Amino acid sequence: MPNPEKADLVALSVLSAVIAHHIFRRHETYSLRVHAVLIFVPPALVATLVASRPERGWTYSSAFVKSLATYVISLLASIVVYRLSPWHPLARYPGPPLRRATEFVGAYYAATGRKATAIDALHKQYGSVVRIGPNTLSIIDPTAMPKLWNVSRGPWNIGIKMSYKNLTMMGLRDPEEHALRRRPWNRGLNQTAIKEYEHPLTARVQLLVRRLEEQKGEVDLSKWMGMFSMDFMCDMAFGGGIELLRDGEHTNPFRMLQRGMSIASVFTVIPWFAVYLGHMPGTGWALRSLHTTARTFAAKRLQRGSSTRDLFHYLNNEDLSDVPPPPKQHLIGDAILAIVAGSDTTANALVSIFYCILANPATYTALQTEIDKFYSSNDDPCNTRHYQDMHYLHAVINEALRLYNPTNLGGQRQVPPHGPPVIAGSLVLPPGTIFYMPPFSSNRDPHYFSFPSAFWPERWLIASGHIDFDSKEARVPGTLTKDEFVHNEAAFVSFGLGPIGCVGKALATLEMRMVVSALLHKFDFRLRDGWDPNEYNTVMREYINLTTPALPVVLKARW
Ligand code: HEM
Repeated sequence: MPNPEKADLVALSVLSAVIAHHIFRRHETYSLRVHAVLIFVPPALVATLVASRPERGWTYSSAFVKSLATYVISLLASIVVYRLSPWHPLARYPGPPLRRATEFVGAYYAATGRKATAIDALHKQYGSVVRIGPNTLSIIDPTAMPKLWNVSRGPWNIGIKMSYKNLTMMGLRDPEEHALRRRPWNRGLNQTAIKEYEHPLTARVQLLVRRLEEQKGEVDLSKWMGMFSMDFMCDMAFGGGIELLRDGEHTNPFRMLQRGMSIASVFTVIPWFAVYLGHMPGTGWALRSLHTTARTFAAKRLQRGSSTRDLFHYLNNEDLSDVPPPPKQHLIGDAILAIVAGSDTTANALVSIFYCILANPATYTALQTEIDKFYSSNDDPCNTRHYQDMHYLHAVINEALRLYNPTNLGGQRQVPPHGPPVIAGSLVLPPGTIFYMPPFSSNRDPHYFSFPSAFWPERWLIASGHIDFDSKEARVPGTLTKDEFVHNEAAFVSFGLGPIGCVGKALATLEMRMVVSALLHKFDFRLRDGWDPNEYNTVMREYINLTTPALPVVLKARW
């Protein structure tokens, strides 16, 4: 026989949990106050109601505890049942039940640094659209991608920032607000501005060459690329301020960035959890330290001004006499963004390019031949005049980015929760849908690239008509025939696309071309004897960006 006193309390708690779930679903928010109200007020009301009838024998506190426990369990059950039900807006998209029920599966793979690999396995099982979380899809359909890249960003950056306030430009979800903040970035990274950065870039590349020349025995290229790209990013963004190539990695004030990557990667999947943690004292130390360092960099740069046109020259509107400077908070956010978006990505790309070249001797020889054709021993390979004509170099860079894109999941997007659905080809994405278009999967899909796992730079030259499929230089792998050759560049989106795609693409391309040309011009490289190249793939981790492992090489100056 059910106990009628208890039945009242349980029924009221369950009912209020179901109602609260549906209110929360419609008005999703990261506000802790609203969460607290939704969690504690209904059980408090139920407890008040049942405790007001003394004949029922409840004290207020025992009724509250009982109601809260019933309420929370019912709330969780309501959420899970709804997510697995055919009424969920994403019910038509396939995906494993556990992923559909909870974000914590995605968070687990993020913590282990295997989230892109895990999503890739799901694409192989379920096809080009997979439900990888309760409200999240992964899409690798190149016919839909151009439109989908234009959708606003998702809550990813809220997780990284552990707050939904004062986000950097990359976190802004309102397209108009984002476009406004992006204007100075566009001025600071257009072709004219980049021409000005060639000088500090050349100086840094030449320093890298000198420092490598001084090294004896084995060097870890991964470490040197990291130091080079951080030094240059600070030159470019703030007119200087860091000397890692000179003073060593241990002097890097941004080194907490790498350490915080694995945790931040988890937070991108469960941003609400990061916001909770952000309110607790003692948490988010890496973030706070990054913030303090960025603030110091921004303040120093503003105080000393700049004799050259660095990125801050544009971000601070110093190039526009009639426009006032932006709020300081924006500049600090921009300083963080330049470091986070510009240094690690390029360093990772460079390490992967060198790994691919050194693990593929035929590519190495062909690239060396091209570099030597354009730059004799007396020429300066940092002089950019031939880069446009170095098609093999460009193909090698593309092919390395295809296999090892530094931002393995690309960007995150969300259909605005209170707008119409987004329709792209045969896909209908309901309001609120979060989605990724991971280059890791689209770039390795055999529907879009023949022999997708092979490092085969020549594919780009065949596709662009620079070499003939049947020629010897094409080095066609296996028994592939011309008719079977697939090369769908619409699936290759390394830098994102559209108005919120990577603003630093042209600069990153220049950096990669210059570093590869200069190092291969000066040195003969080989991988350290006994090092297994497969280690590169097994030790690599996928956090916010790829985290490349050590790349042990031995080098010898050619002249
Ligand atoms: C190989 C190197 C690089 C790769 C692969 C890369 C890739 C990306 C990707 C995939 C995005 C996200 C796009 C999206 O959400 O649609 C992005 C955004 C961004 N990148 Fe890069 N990036 C690289 C280098 C750089 C460099 C050198 C800078 C210079 C500072 C830079 C600055 C930015 C900024 C500021 C954003 C945010 C753009 C916005 O919100 O409008 N990136 N990048």
